[in-house]
Parts: sequence; structure tokens; C-alpha cells
Amino acid sequence: MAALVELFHFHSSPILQRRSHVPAAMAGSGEDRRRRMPHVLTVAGSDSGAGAGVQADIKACGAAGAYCSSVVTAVTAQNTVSVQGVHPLPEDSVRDQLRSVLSDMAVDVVKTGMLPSPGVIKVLCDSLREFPVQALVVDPVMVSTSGDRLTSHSTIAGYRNELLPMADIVTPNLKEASALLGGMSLVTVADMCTAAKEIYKFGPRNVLLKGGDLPDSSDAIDVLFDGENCHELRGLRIKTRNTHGTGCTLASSIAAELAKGSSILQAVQAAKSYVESALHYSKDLAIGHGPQGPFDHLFRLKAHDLNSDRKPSFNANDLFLYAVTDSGMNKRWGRSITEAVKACLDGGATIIQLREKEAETRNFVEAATMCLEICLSYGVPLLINDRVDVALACNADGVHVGQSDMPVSMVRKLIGPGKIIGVSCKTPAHAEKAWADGADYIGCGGVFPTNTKANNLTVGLDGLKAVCLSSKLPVVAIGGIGAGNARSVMETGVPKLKGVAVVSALFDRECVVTETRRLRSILLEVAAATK
Ligand SMILES: Cc1ncc(COP(=O)(O)OP(=O)(O)O)c(N)n1
Ligand SMILES: Cc1ncsc1CCOP(=O)(O)O
Ligand SMILES: [Mg+2]
Repeated sequence: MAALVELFHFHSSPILQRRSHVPAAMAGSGEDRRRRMPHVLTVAGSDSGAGAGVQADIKACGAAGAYCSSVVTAVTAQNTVSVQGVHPLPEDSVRDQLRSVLSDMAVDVVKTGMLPSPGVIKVLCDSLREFPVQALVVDPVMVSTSGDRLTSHSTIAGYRNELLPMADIVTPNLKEASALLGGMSLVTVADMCTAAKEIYKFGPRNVLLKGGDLPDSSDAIDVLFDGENCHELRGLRIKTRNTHGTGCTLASSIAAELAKGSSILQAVQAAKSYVESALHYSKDLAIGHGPQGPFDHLFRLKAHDLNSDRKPSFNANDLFLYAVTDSGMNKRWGRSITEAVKACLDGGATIIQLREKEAETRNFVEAATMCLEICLSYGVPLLINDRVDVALACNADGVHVGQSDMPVSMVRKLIGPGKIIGVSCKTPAHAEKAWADGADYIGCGGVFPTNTKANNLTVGLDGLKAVCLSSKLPVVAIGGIGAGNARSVMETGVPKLKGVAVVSALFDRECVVTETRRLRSILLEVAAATK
């Protein structure tokens, strides 16, 4: 699986070695205790349409919680149709701007976009030698997303010989990679890995080759070569015309995450999931009449607005021991749903989900109403799997939905702001979207193989960790978890992981109370040891 990668692998650059890294927001000396913000400086061209270039960089960094200063290298006249003009600024002006910012403002990470001449590249490299920063992110802008060439051939040599050796990460798309490699043809993921390795030889510590334009692929596949491994990073291909500025945005978002203290891989994953969400939210946006529109970098402000009137009644610690019922198992062991629910409550379950795939609606509503009474008397929330109608009918505490069930935003509209919504997530992109849509928690799995849910992809402990590290919502792990392996799940110690959700290890057993108690005591032991 693409995510089977080492999470904390970060080859530091010579620039980085010259300045020790304290996450900017935490830095503060005895003399100056003012709050610092992670700071990215973008060195790029201005886009009059504001979908790409400096304008996109500032918005992307702002969305990631970083400050973004700007050195403008060129002024372009462009819109959603094409680039109508490029007016490079004099090298002296670029030098002056760089000096102004770098000499005063404690920049953490420099991100480059359009560098219109070898002279500007030289000015930048000299400035970086004079004012070292923690990391350099190079987006080798050579061709705009609309296909217009933005820089001369002679500049490519400047990238290869001067800038790339100083870069911590370079983020070419297929055309740019091909241009850097003298026209190499790139049509498969294997070609991309070969190209990334070749570009690595120019000196950058990491190469992220973006495969968005790869033919015949339903996924958006990027490859990250870190000098040792070529990681395939898969994302969703969002169908939209509003993709102008995705390259600038991705690179700026990576820079912002690095400025916040992330490793390269964490930064790339967070940036990819941010871009994916932004594209998704902006897919119907109508700005301009051309074939390629911009997207809304600040969509989270709206997502937040939509959910800001909510007073969630949900306590994330309730996810500690999450019991999920199964009608087939209850039938096999001759129990009613209510008996099963009462038994796991007696054993110490902290939240219950009724997952009754075969129940008829009338029976389901009736059973859910009785279970709700029981759960109320234990002070434990009761959620309904999939069935928003059943949750509404019995006034349950919430609903759990998966990626192919009703969308979270719709569920929220139906069940209102005070109810709990859980959503199944397998990737950081799912987790980002769950948060933006107004979910309360994430169920991540199957962590281990299970017979309880057919055709369910296993994400493993690595997949669980990746989701937890990127998630803003609390997470419960699910899938193949029981007394034998719950410890290994909770000992991952990842932030946001609040507990385990279990079906067969509780309900496909003779005594539900005993099994729930056994699991609970294991979870309590891990919690006590990691306090
Ligand atoms: C806590 C929790 N996490 C994940 C799931 C799976 O939900 P979904 O992907 O919708 O699959 P089904 O359960 O509907 O088969 C869950 N139920 N609970
Ligand atoms: C519902 C669900 N979602 C992901 S795995 C899974 C099944 C979990 O069941 P079990 O705990 O028996 O493995
Ligand atoms: Mg479902």
C-alpha cells in the first residue's frame, strides 16, 4: 500500500543544518516572549487572477496557519483563459525584496515559484547563503496549468546547477520533470520513479514528482523519492475544471507544514489532503469564463462557519471501548439486541452502535428505542449504523456512516447540530473531509483483517497512524481488534486515537460481559502505563 512508508524520514539540507529547528510557534527566548508564527517566504510571480502564484501561496499558507511574506519575481497578466503577459522584475528589485524580508522577519521556510531568469535564481541562491533558513521548497514553475510556457530554456540550467542542490524538496509535475531531464518521456508510475531518481542526482534532498497528468489513471498518483525509497502516494482524482494553482498551492502547503515542524512525508501528506479537499469543495465554483478556474483556498472558513453554531454534546473519551452490535452474531448465540447491549454495558462499554444490517425497519426502530432507554440509564451514548431514518425515529444520540453511505453534510442537516456523527476513514484525505463536513469522530479501519465486514481493505497500524496524525477529530480504531491485539493498537500512542471499536471480540463470544471486561482491563492498563 502507498502509505506503507516510514513516517519520520527527513533528510536535512545543508541550509537546514545551519539553523537548528525549533517549531516556530513554540520558539521564544528570555528576552523576546512574543508569540511567533511559522513563517514561509514565497519567491514567485504575481497572478492577476489570484488562482496561482504569490496570491495562491499566501492563501495556502494562511489556510495552514502559517504567515506568508512575498518576494515578487514577475508580474503576469492572466485569467482563467490563458497567460496574456509576463513582466519580469529587475534582479535588483528581487534582491532588495529578499534582503528586506530575510534580514528582519525570521523566515522558517522559503518556497519558490516562478523564477523568470537565471539571474534571479542566482540572486536567490546568494540571498539564501547570506540568510540561511530551515528548509527550501522548490516548485520549478516552467509551464502554467493552462499549458503556457512561463520561463525560458536557459533558466532550466539555473535550476539544475544552482537551486536544486540547495533544495530540501522539489515538486515538478510531469512536464517540468521532463524539461529538467532534457525531454524524457514519462507515461507510467515506473517512469516517474526513474525520473525522480534522476532529478535527485541534481542535489535536492527529496523529489516529489506529481503525476496528476498521467494518462489512464483513475487515481492522482505522486511519487516521493527521498534518496532511499520511492513512495507512491495515491490520492483521489477530483473531477473539476477548477484546478488552476494546484501546483503552487501544494508546494506552499508543504512549506507551511515544514515551518510548523512536520517531517517531509507528513508535510507532503497533509498538503495533498488539503489540496484534495480544496478541489472537492470548489468543484462547482464559477469564477471566470475560461477552461480552468481557481479554487477556494479558504474553504475551511466556510466549513467552520457552517458548523460554528454547533455545541457538540460529544465527549471524545466515550470512544474508549466502543461496542458495535451484529444481528447475525446475536442470532447465533441466541440473544436479543437488548440483551447484547445490556451485557456490554455491564462489562464497561463506553459507547454503543447498533449495526443491524439485516433488521427490518419496524423491528430495528423498536429495538433501537428499547436500547436507547437502556443506554440512557447507563449514561452511555447510542449510535445507529447507516440508518439516519432509524436514528431520527428513536431519537438516538447519533449516526455512524461510511464513505459510501449518506454524506456527512447531509446527515448533519437531517439530524441537527446536537447529535453525534461518526464517519469511517481510511486515509488522511478522508479525515480532512470528515472534519470539514462537521463529523464528530472518525472510525479508522479495518486495522487488521476481519470476517465481520466483507471486502474491506485493511489499513494496518501504519494506515491508522497516518490517519490519526493528520486528523483534527478524535479517532477510534476498528477491524479485527480484540483482547489479543488491542494493546498493540493503543500502544501506537498516536495523538487523537481514543479507543477501539469491536464487534466479534465481544459479540461472537459466549459471554459478552466477560469479554467486555477483559478488553476494558487491557485498555485501562495501557492508559495507566502511558499517562
Ligand atoms: C466506529 C465504526 N467505524 C467504522 C465503521 C464502518 O462503517 P462503514 O464503513 O459504513 O461500514 P458498515 O459498518 O456500514 O458496514 C463502523 N460501523 N463503526
Ligand atoms: C464495521 C467495520 N468497519 C471496518 S472493519 C469492521 C468490522 C469490525 O468487526 P470486528 O471487530 O469483528 O473485526
Ligand atoms: Mg455504513
